[in-house]
Amino acid sequence: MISAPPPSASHPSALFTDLYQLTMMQGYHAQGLHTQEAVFDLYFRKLPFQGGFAVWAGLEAALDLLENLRFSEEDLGYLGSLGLFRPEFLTALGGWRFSGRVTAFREGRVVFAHEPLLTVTAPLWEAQLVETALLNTLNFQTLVATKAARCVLAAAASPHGGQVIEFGARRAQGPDGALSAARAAFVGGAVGSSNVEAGQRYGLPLTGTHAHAWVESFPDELSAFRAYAELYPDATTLLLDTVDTLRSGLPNALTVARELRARGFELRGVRLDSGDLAYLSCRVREALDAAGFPGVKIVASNDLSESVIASIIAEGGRVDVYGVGTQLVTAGGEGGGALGGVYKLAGLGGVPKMKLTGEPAKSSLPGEKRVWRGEGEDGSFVLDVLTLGEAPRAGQRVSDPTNPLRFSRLPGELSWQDAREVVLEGGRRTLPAETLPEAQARARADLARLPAGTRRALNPHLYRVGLGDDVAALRDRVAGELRAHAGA
Ligand SMILES: Nc1ncnc2c1ncn2[C@@H]1O[C@H](COP(=O)(O)OP(=O)(O)OP(=O)(O)O)[C@@H](O)[C@H]1O
Ligand SMILES: O=P(O)(O)OC[C@H]1O[C@H](OP(=O)(O)OP(=O)(O)O)[C@H](O)[C@@H]1O
Ligand SMILES: O=C(O)c1cccnc1
Repeated sequence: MISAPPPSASHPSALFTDLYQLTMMQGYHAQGLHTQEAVFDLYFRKLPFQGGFAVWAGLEAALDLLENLRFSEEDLGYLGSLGLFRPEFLTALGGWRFSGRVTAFREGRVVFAHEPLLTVTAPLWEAQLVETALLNTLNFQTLVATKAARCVLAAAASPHGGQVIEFGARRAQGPDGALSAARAAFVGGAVGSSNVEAGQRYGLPLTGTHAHAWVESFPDELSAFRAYAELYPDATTLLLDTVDTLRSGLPNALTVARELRARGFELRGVRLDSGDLAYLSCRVREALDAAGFPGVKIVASNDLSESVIASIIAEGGRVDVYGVGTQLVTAGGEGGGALGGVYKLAGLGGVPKMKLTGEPAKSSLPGEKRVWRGEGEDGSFVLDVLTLGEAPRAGQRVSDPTNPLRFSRLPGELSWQDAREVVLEGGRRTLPAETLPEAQARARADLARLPAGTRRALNPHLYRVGLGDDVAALRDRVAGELRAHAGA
C-alpha cells in the first residue's frame, strides 16, 4: 500500500443544466419575474438500499459550483446558436452570478427522507438554473457515501476490526463518476482510493497492491513477489491467487516476508481475490501468525458488497481491509443505482408554494422550514422535526410527512438542535471550505449516534421525520387554496 496528498477541483460549466432551466429563465426575465425571491428545497423521498439512513455528501462541490458559475463568451455564443434565446437575455446572462443563500446540512451528516437537506433562497432565475447541477452532484455523492458507510459498518462489525478502500475506477460510470465516487466513498468512511487523479484532486490517501499481470510477467510467482518487494520494501502487499492461493501464493509470500525481515522491513499485506474469502482469510491468518507475522494485513477483493462483507465476518473471516470496487462506485444492490432527490419550489416573493399531487408522499411542503434534530440524554438521535421556525416543544403534535393521519406527541426529555446552517450568503461561502477528513469524521460521529436498529443493513428501524403543527397547517391551507382555485 502506498500513500499520498492535495490540490483542488475544476469547476463545471454553467451549461451543465437542462435546457428547460434556460428557457424558463428567459421567460422569467421577459416577464420581469426573475428577481422575485424564490425558496427551493432539495430532498429525497426514499432512502437508498432499503436502508435506515443516508450520508449527506457533495456539499463542498455544490458550493464550489455556486460560487463559480459564470457564462463565458463561448457559452453565450453556443446558446445564441440554438436560435431560442433573445439578445437581451444573452446580454443579461453575460453578467450573471449566483447571489443567493444556501442553508444546508454540513457534509457527512446522516439524513433522512422528506427533510429539506439544502434550501436555496435566491432570485428566481438564479435558483432555477442551478437545480440540475445541484441534484446531479448531491444525489450521486450522497448515494455513494451511503453505500460506503454501509460497507464500513459491515466491516466494523468484525471483532478484529476492518477497513474499506475504494477500487472502483475501472467500473464506474465514466471518469467523472469515478472521481466523485472516490470522494464520496471517503466521506462515507472508506480510508483510501486506488484512483490517482482523485488523490491529486481531493487529497485522498492513495492505496494499492499489484495485479495478476505482475505475477504473469515473471517466470514464476516467487520472482515476481521478490521483485515487487525489492522495489517497495516498506509498502508491499502481495496478491496470492494468480497460481493457487494456499499452495503457491501463501508459501511464496511467507518466503518474501522472511527475506524482507532479514533486511529490516516488514511485509505490509497479502491480497485475496478469489474463492471463499472467509475460509481463505482464516487459513492465511493462521499461517501468517504461526510464522511470526501477525502484523501482515489481509486485504480481500472480488465483487465485494456490504452483504458479502457481512457474510465473511459472520463466518469468522479474518480480513483486515476490504477493497470494494463495482458495488461501491455504482452504488449497486437493491434500492441503489440512483438517489431520487428532488428540488421543489417552497416560496416565491414571500408567498408559500407547493406542488400538489394525488399521492400525498409526492406533494411538496410549502414555506421556509427549519429542520430540528431531537437528541436523547445520551446524545443519540431520536427523530427530526420540521417547523416554520420555533424549536419543537414537549407534547407538541407531529405528523408523518407521507400520511397526515399518522401523528404522535413529542416526548419531553429531548434536546433540539437546529440541524442546518447557512453555508452560502450573497453567493459566497460563509464558512471556510472543509477538508474531506472533517466530513468523514462528522459522518462517523453521526453514525455512532444513530440507534443501532437504524444502522442495521437489513429491515432497519425507520427513523422518524415529523412535521410540526405549523408546517402541516400551512400545507393544508396552501393545498386547500390550490384546490379551491382549480375548482377541485
Ligand atoms: N465467505 C463468503 N461469503 C459470501 N460471499 C463470498 C464469500 N467469499 C467470496 N464471496 C463472494 O462470492 C463471489 C465469488 O464469485 P466467483 O465464484 O465468481 O469468484 P471466484 O471464485 O473468485 O472466481 P473468479 O476467479 O472468476 O473471480 C464473489 O462475489 C465474492 O465476493
Ligand atoms: O469490487 P470489484 O469490482 O471486484 O473491484 C476490484 C476488482 O478489480 C480487480 O480485478 P478485475 O475485476 O479487473 O479482474 P479479475 O476479476 O480478473 O480479478 C481486482 O482484482 C478486484 O477483484
Ligand atoms: O491496487 C489494487 O489492488 C487494485 C486496484 C484497483 C482494482 N483492484 C485492485
